[in-house]
Amino acid sequence: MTTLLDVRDLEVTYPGKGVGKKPFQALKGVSLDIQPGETVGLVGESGSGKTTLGRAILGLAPVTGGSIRYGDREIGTLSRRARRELSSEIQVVFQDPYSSLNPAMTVGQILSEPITARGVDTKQAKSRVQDLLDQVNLPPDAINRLPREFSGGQRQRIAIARALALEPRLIVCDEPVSALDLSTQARVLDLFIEIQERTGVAYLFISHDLAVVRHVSHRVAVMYHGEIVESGDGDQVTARPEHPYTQLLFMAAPVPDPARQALRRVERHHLLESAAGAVKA
Ligand SMILES: Nc1ncnc2c1ncn2[C@@H]1O[C@H](COP(=O)(O)OP(=O)(O)OP(=O)(O)O)[C@@H](O)[C@H]1O
Repeated sequence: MTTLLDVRDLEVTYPGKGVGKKPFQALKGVSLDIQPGETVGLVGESGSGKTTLGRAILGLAPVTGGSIRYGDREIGTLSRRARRELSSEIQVVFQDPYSSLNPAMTVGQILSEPITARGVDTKQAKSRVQDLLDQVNLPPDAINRLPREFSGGQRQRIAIARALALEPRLIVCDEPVSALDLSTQARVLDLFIEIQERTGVAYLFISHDLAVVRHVSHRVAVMYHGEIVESGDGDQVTARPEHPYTQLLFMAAPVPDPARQALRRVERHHLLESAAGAVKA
């Protein structure tokens, strides 16, 4: 099988803003691959660089070293125009279903825009939009309604439908269920899985929530301070994490029993010290 996406030794450095501000290296030699039809979960605490990696793959972050190969093409440093052409291959679903959809456009307009922009005629585009709504379990009459008429979970379904409009091979999902309540999260996660089984799309699934990542991912990579500190089979990384930082992340996940939670706090303290040592080493 040909690797779909191959990120090697990737570095991203944000320019410093304002007088005397130093540039900030957010990714320090990140390597990760994604195979066709696969979900790679990316976990790590806030600020570890997860979104930056997703944005670099989408051409939205300043790549300062290393490479991003999509199939046999280097895409880390493409021109804007070449990037636009790639938008039928790589898509994105963002965290916030409230701000990611244009409030002035109907769902039909939102979904048909990328399709007609590719030269497809209006009639065909309309039938494709109906098919997309069906794929994400929204009713056909959604086509004439505005995003504000839908719940958060339904809006995220609209955002997923928009990402699917051009039949991409990879979708970067950046915290796509974090803004939703728990039962809605579960239904949207199952939708991601169903879509993958049907279309063979691959996901880079970014989340700070280990339970979410465990549910959807074939493989999991753990980020810490701009580096991937552990990666492997989803069950292995989540059930038997090897790196102290990964163990720490798992301990940070809340457990229902207060006594166990207290014990975890003590263990966390010890792990925190050894994780800092391991990353420096
Ligand atoms: N445009 C930018 N300019 C400068 N620094 C940035 C920029 N975007 C992100 N950073 C910094 O890069 C680091 C990584 O941020 P990033 O958003 O990738 O982390 P994250 O793991 O996705 O965190 P979160 O879960 O909070 O979104 C952070 O220290 C952040 O402050």
